[in-house]
Amino acid sequence: MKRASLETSFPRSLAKSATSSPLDWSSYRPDDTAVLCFLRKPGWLLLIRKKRGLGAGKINGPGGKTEPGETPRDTAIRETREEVGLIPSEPRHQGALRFAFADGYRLEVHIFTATSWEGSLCETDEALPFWCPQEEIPYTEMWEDDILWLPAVLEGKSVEGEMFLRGDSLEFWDLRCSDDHQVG
Ligand SMILES: Nc1[nH]c(=O)nc2c1ncn2[C@H]1C[C@H](O)[C@@H](COP(=O)(O)OP(=O)(O)OP(=O)(O)O)O1
Repeated sequence: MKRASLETSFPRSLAKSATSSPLDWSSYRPDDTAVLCFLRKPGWLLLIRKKRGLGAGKINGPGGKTEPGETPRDTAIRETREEVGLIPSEPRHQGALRFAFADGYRLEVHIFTATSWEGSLCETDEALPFWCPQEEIPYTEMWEDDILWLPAVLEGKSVEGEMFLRGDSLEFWDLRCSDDHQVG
């Protein structure tokens, strides 16, 4: 696999936190697998204000946990339809992030983007969707980690990494990215 060096992929300050990791990631096993699916049209990104579940109140992409028998891509399509009424065509996998929370919960999140879809955009019990100019992404209302990796995804890169959160605070991260969409 071709992988761009960290220095060219992420500014050094974003690639890795200064703190040492609070856990041994080699034995990491997620409790749940989830997805995020960012729909894109030129200059715009579909975001949601999440109404319930993990991260309720925050802004994020549509997404949620994988159900038994689903691939992450299946989940991306189902969750996007359930949350905002749009069915992405051929969502593109752009990596996976391994989250560990201080309470012990571990969630692996696969990242997808899509540039075409069917259906009609609608608000649901789970999400209030809105098109956001790509230059005005409201990172201060999102998970703290998003500003580290979402810009690389929007540049078309694939990302992988490990992140430790205490509540809403990101305490440790280690991120890599590549240009060839084969990470994760
Ligand atoms: N640190 C983080 N940064 C981020 O960008 N998204 C995160 C995150 N931690 C969790 N998420 C997102 C990813 C995924 O889409 C979502 C999982 O949330 P949910 O628990 O709401 O899943 P579901 O929609 O399946 O809900 P339930 O049916 O209530 O279990 O949270």
